[in-house]
Amino acid sequence: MRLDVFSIFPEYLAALDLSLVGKAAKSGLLDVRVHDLRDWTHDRHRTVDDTPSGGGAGMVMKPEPWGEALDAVAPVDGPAQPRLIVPTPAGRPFSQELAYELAAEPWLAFACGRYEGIDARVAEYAGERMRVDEVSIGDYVLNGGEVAVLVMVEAVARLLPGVIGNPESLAEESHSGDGLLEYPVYTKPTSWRGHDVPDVLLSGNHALIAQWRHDQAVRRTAERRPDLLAAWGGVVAGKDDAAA
Ligand SMILES: N#Cc1c(-c2ccc3ccn(Cc4ccc(CN5CCCCC5)cc4)c3c2)n[nH]c1N
Repeated sequence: MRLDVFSIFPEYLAALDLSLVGKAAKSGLLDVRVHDLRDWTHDRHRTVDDTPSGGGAGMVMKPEPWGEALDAVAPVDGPAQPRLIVPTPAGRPFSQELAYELAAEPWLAFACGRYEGIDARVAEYAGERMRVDEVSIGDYVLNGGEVAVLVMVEAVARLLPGVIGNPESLAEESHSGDGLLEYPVYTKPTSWRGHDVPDVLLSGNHALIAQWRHDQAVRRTAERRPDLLAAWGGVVAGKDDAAA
């Protein structure tokens, strides 16, 4: 998979050189290219913003640098086009489902906006030749798209074959397995500062352990994400299970 990221703070994306995504890039599973949007400006101040049409607070990102950047990296007459992801508070919610969808794409491009956003014509222009998704990572306001891109790239990259060591763990995760939140995890020592690993996990009884983990997942989901529990629609063994 090829990933292109456009930003006026390319150093913000240095985190993509680290850990799981960094290893995937070094192993050739990912081809990560970060671009400084200001490379497509032509004035002395390398201007990327201007006042909002119609008035209002703040500044808006000018369309010209974006158009030139997209044309340079994904030429109109090129053999292929990326799927363009534009983080924005007004976007469709990013989800594990969308992460799986994006993980199947051969080429993704991410447009990191700043200020009050990117001139809307950029998405319109790009949409003439590539799929464009305006996506939000949550109902809170950030100062720009870079953090959102780091979140989405990590969520997508870890789904690529060969990227994480234990693909079996993907099946057990929240939001991608049975629709429940994960159960609590423990490791050694079995007793730590007066807190013990639950006995069932030391029993060696795999059926009991599986049941306990399921019950814990249901309890947690009921407590923290009742919306997921409703969607899960599973049969909660006993009326007290969810609250136990
Ligand atoms: N993904 C994601 C995000 C973002 C995100 C993503 C990308 C950019 C680019 C710039 N900003 C800052 C910003 C701040 C406020 C507003 C709202 N204004 C209302 C009045 C009219 C103008 C727009 C828009 C843009 C961004 C924020 N925030 N939260 C998420 N989950």
